[in-house]
Amino acid sequence: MPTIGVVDTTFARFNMGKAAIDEIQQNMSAKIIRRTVPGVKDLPVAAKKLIEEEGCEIVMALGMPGSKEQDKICAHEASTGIIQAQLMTNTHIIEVFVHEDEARDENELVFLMDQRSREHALNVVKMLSRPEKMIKEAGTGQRQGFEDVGPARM
Ligand SMILES: Cc1nc2c(=O)[nH]c(=O)nc-2n(C[C@H](O)[C@H](O)[C@H](O)CO)c1C
Repeated sequence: MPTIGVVDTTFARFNMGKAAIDEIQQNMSAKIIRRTVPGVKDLPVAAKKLIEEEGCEIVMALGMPGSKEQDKICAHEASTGIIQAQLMTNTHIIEVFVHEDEARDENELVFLMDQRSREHALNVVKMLSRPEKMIKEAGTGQRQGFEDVGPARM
């Protein structure tokens, strides 16, 4: 049984970790270790610790960058840290960010945060247990949250 790490934030306006865990549990048997940190910049080290200290084979890092300029800078720094943690540990950390201003209103924000968390959880399930399914989806214009855009046509 694989061990999956899930780390989310208190800054986010929706319980992304709960949605991701619910989706994983509906689709595979796994040991799930969850952590919650204040904000996105705290995700990289939390994910690295889940890999190195708890033996997680893959980690989901979920967060919500706010709509202000300093939030966007913060999100970029967090992303860079997450990539660095992946390279340091040779392990996938699936970044699941929903930018607050992607949504038109609070209803859409909740929908998007739930849906993106769940769809990336399904990606994690596929990456761990059915990598051939990911290969089948190569180039198909998948999007997590909003509708898939589909493949480009000539
Ligand atoms: C400006 C800012 N913006 C965000 C954000 O948009 N989303 C988020 O999750 N966290 C933000 N934070 C908090 C930092 O990520 C971090 O939690 C603190 O700097 C403490 O390390 C900060 C400081």
